[in-house]
Amino acid sequence: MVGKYTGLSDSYLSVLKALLHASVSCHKKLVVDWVASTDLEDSTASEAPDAYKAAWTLLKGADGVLVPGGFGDRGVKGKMMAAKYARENNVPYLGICLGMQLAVVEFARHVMKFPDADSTEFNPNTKTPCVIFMPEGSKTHMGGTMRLGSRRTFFKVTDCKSAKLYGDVNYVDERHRHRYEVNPDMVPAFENAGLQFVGKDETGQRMEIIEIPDHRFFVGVQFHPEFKSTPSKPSPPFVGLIAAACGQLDQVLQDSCNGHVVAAKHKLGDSSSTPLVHQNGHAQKQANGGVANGTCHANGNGSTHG
Ligand SMILES: NC(=O)CC[C@H](N)C(=O)O
Repeated sequence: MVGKYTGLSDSYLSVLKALLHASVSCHKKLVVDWVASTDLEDSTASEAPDAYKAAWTLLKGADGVLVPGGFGDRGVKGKMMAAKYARENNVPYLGICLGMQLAVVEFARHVMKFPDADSTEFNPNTKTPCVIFMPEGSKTHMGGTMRLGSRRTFFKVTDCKSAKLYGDVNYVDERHRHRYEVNPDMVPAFENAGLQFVGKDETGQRMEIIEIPDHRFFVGVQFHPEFKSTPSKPSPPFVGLIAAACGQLDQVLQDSCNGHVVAAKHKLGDSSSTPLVHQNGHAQKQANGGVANGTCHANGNGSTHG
C-alpha cells in the first residue's frame, strides 16, 4: 500500500478492511507493507537513503500494489512511480480515485511521451491536462463541487477483468468522493495507446474504470469500492487484486462468469432485469473464522511517516 501516512485515516482503514475481505475469500493471509510514497521519490535518495532503499525493497517485494485515494500534492510523484513500476513489471495494480488518476498521468508521460502531462489539481498550467476539474452540482453552495455518494458506472467493454469480477453485470453503483476526473477529450488518444476505459457514467463523459488489457491486472477506479466491501461480499476490484497477486485470477474470473455470485445482478443483455443492482459482490466461500484476528500483518511503520 503506497500512500501518505500521517496516521491511519478512516479511508485507509476501509481499504485495509476491503483487502482483508478479499484475502479471506481467496483463502490467503494478507500481509500489508506500508510504503510512504515520498520515500520512493528521488529527493529521498539523497536526504534519507535508508528510507529510500527500504521503500523500494518493500515495493519490489510486493505481489500486488495498491495506491488509494488522497488529496494534496505531497507524495504524488512517489505514487506515480509505484504505478509505473507495477505497469512495467506486470505486477498487479489497483488504483483508487487519486490512485487511478495518477496511473493515467503516468501512462500519458511515459507511454504516450507527454512529459508535461499532469492533473490540473497539481499543475493548473500543464499543456497536457489529462486529469481535470470536473465538479458536479453547485459551484456556489458550500461543498457543492465534490462528486459525492453513490453513482452508477456502466460497463462499456464487457470482455474485461472488472466486468467479469463484478459478475458480468451491465452496471454497478459505487461511492464517489472527488472533484477531478480523466479529461474526456483525451480518451481517444489514451485508447489508441492501449489504456482502456471500460466503465463510464451514463453520459459517457466521466471515466470510472481503467484497464490495461495485456497486463496481468492493472485496474484503476474513480470510485471508492472499499466503502461497500463486507466480509460476505468482498469488493470485486479488491478480489481481483488479491487473486491476481496470488495467481488465482483466471480461476476467479471463470467462477465469476459461471455465476458463482450471491448477490442479485443484471446479466448482460438481459432486458427483463430486476431493479436490484449487484452492488459489490463477487462472493466466494468464506474461510473458516473471521477476518478480525491474525489475517493481517502490517509492518508497523504506518503511522510514523509524515
Ligand atoms: N478521493 C480522492 O482520491 C480524491 C482525488 C482527487 N484529489 C480529486 O479530488 O479528484
